[in-house]
Amino acid sequence: MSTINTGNNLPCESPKDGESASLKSFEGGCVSIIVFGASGDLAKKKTFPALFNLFRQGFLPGSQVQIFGYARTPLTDEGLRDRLRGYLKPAKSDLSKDPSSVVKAFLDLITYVHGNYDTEEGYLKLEQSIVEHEELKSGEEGPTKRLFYLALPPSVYPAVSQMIKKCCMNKRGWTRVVVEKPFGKDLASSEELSGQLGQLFTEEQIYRIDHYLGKEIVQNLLVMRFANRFFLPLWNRDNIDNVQIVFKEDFGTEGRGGYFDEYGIIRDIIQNHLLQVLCLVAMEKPVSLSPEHIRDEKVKVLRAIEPIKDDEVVLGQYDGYLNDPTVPKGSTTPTFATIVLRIHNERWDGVPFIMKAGKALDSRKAEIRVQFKDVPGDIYRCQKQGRNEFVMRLQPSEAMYMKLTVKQPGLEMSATQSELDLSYRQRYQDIVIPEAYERLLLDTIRGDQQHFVRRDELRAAWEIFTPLLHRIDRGEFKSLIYPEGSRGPPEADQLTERVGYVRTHGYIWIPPSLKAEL
Ligand SMILES: NC(=O)C1=CN([C@@H]2O[C@H](COP(=O)(O)OP(=O)(O)OC[C@H]3O[C@@H](n4cnc5c(N)ncnc54)[C@H](OP(=O)(O)O)[C@@H]3O)[C@@H](O)[C@H]2O)C=CC1
Ligand SMILES: O=C1O[C@H](COP(=O)(O)O)[C@@H](O)[C@H](O)[C@H]1O
Repeated sequence: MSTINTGNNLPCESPKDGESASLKSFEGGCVSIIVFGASGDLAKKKTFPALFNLFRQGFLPGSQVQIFGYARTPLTDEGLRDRLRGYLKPAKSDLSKDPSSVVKAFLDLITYVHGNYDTEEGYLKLEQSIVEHEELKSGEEGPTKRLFYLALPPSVYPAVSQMIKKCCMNKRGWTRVVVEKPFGKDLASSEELSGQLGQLFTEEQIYRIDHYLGKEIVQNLLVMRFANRFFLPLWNRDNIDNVQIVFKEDFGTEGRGGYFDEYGIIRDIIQNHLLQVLCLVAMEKPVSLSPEHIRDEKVKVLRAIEPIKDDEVVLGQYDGYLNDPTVPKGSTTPTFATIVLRIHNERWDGVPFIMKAGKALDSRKAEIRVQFKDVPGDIYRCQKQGRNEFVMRLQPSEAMYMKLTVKQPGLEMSATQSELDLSYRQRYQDIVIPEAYERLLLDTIRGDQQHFVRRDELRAAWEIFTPLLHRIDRGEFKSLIYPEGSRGPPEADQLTERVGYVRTHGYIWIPPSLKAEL
């Protein structure tokens, strides 16, 4: 019998979560992956394509894996497969084989179960179907594993979790439950949800997914910081002036306005994705690479963040947001925010972390921009070229580059700004960078919770933003209107500069890997 290729090549530490102390525990036995909300948007665009990619790379061998879709929409197995087919893209390397046969082999692993979320009937059918496949693939006594993925609106998490607990727990091996954000709307609702889940499952069984933690550059952050002598002595308040963590989209809510309006840009992007990135930029070196040690350090950073100051917040709403028919009339929900966070500890005291996120802006990108202080006693000040910056671009086209001052090549002795560029597309030409969901799903099968949000992290994250969010909800903060396709409200740039960011005027450099995107 073939075994699941966990692909775990970490040389030093393997995950330890009580249930999965060694990689051996993944070997052999059948894995059932159950996608709730299989009829939905996330399932077709992200979850099933990620599973497909893992399948085509041999991580999910058909002899051991069975995939179930569950939802209320009446569909047959074939009906679900037809919906998914167009989203499954064979890789270039598959094209030498018959690509449609790879897709077909994957789709053949999928069974659809139709049922309600809050009554037992559907879950009993699901349980029966899972058991049948387990017996086929693992025999009557072999080990089995069950991964439940809740690609559902959070309002149904409590009912679905209770039903899983009542009807579908695995009696022959592990059960894990993946939940999607938003995990609540504020501290109280998030704690309520955590409490409900916590009564049913242990923390080791719950995987709170934040797909930004699955992005290549985000996964590289700790390696960059802690495995390079370059960075170790510089990464602190003595050398770094300010840090920006930026998310920009060049499109608006696009029909998701109903969902978005309830949450707004802070809950949608900043409280989760950008704050997770901040933790990895700012945390101390963990004792080891074990998930608990890493998450312990992230929690410490979150707890050291000071209350947000009113004059360090700029909110915006793009002109045209209210034209989305799914957005309530007169909504003041922010689609843009710049918020300064300050970390009260020895390393970061006085360094502003500028979090900026917006929809319908002038470009699509996500990046971390670390700006260093001016050079002391600068003998080139008459030719001032701007500050050193270290930029990590999460998307599009992963890259890291350093902006630095060099001699202008030629006979003149003048200084100019240039860059050291590590553009992934050029440097790693033969490597296909996996999608965030692909990596995170594999982690759940491996039992590695490093890139998932722990309950105390989530609580600390909500503690930071809840007072501000409540005031915004009460209408105490005004969203400034900005034109679609702009940089957002000019007041946001003014705030960024007021807290210390120095723009380098006249410096325009488009990384070669990005030129293809333009
Ligand atoms: N879509 C995306 O790009 C992203 C989504 N997410 C999160 O993933 C989760 C799923 O998102 P998405 O797929 O977009 O959501 P959908 O609105 O598409 O819902 C998924 C499925 O859930 C069922 N459903 C929808 N509304 C309800 C309801 N009120 N009560 C019970 N069942 C309902 C429907 O299935 P049926 O009626 O057939 O049962 C639907 O197909 C959400 O938590 C979302 O916040 C996170 C990041 C990105
Ligand atoms: O979670 C979300 O993320 C997407 C952006 O994800 P990305 O991987 O494309 O950067 C965002 O569009 C959406 O509003 C939000 O819910």
